[in-house]
Amino acid sequence: MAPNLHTYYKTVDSLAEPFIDRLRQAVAIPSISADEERREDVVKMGMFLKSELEKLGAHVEARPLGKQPHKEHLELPPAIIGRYPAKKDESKRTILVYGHYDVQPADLSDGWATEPFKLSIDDKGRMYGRGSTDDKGPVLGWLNVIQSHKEAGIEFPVNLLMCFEGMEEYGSEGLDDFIIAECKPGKFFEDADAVCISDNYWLGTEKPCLTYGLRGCSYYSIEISGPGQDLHSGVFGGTAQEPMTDLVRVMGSLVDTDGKIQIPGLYELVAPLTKEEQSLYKDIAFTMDNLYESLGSKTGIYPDKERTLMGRWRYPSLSLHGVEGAFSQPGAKTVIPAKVTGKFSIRTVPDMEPPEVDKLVFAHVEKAFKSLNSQNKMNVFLQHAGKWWVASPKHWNFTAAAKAVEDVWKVKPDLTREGGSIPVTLTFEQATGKNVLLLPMGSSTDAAHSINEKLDRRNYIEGIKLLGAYLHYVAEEPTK
Ligand SMILES: C[C@H](N)C(=O)N[C@@H](Cc1c[nH]cn1)C(=O)O
Ligand SMILES: [Zn+2]
Ligand SMILES: [Zn+2]
Repeated sequence: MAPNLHTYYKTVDSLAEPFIDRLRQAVAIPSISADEERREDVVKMGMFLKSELEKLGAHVEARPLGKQPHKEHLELPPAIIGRYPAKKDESKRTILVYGHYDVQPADLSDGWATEPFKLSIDDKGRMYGRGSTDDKGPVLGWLNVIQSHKEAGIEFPVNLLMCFEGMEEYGSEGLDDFIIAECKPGKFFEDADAVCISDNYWLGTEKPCLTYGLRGCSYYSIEISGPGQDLHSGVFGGTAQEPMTDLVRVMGSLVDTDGKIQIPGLYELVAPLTKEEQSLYKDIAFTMDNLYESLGSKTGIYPDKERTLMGRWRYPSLSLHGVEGAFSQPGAKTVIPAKVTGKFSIRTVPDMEPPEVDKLVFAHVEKAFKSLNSQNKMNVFLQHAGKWWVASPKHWNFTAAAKAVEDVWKVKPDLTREGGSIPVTLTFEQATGKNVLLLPMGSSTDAAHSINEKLDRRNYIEGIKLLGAYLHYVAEEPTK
């Protein structure tokens, strides 16, 4: 064990209640980046982080990122960047950590069992609340690592650079250019020796993992309009062409029940499966029961774990998310919506280039709409795109994290890829030229983006130990 870690772990345990209280305060701020009405709360959450970090003695700045593209009336929430200790120690490694302080939308009426913006802890230590696992718990994890070192009187093992953003759930708008600029000589992130991101999840509930790949995400809208206003279906049904009917048919042409994408040419962009890669899947600690537990049902597409993991990590998927402008309340309103906007996204994988994907998507949607012979108007456009990322886990950054996992969790971690997306991961890798590691805190049953999102108390507290231990092992690792 690295020196001082025993004392560090004991201190984390002794501070568990204040750390949970810090998470309670963070969850209470509804920092929903996709909701214009909540922009002040997103900024409030950024300022909460800034003030907590300042109290811990870090150097912190809230950097403006300008106006939101396509919504120029909105200011983007700031990037909260920090350095701890405030003065750099030239003899130590510098680790850059990233996380996001915005969250997905949530409302009690979506089916939550508890108020989404009030941390509710049950008798099994499950801490429910929007953002608990994605990504407020892990972000606060880094603050808690600093506090535990201070209170234990242990020297901080590295120079820690922090970058926390408030638009990740909306495609990390504005952050790429900022990161690229701040990695240049003389700028804030110039010294980073490696990068660590805690913003994904274990594959199951018992075995931790280190992650070396992510899928990308290209998010699209299809807008269909016709009548000048919403109409009475008794008066106009059978006399007017209906935008919603067209939209449902176009959206229905994108993907089948088994998840097979129907856009011609799309699978041709995907890198072929090699024998070497195929052999990796059987050793991963994942079972179909893990899938069913986190699905909350047995409605998986494949019966076996290998194909299921490939479906999540190395093949693209297309999901239909919703329809803006459509009637969605309980009851039986007999309306014909005048304009509807369908939303869907494609999770992209090596070697899919986003502009090529866009071309195929637009061509397919336009053809599908044309085939309807509708007089309505259709417009398809990309909302945002983030690229996939796959890196090498053969690096001291991963070795240090594996040692920390073994120390804290008494088990060797699995090496995994992730089906979700963290758009700036590739940007960090390219702008710093350094290795990037994903070191998750939460588990497969945390229900990120879903109702009843939670983080287990055990994952939070042991996760704080893990992040701190990782920094200690990073400090000890030889360069090669
Ligand atoms: C994995 C990460 N915690 C996450 O949830 N990422 C989002 C990012 C995203 C992409 N487009 C919009 N948001 C995700 O994978 O959906
Ligand atoms: Zn998320
Ligand atoms: Zn996240």
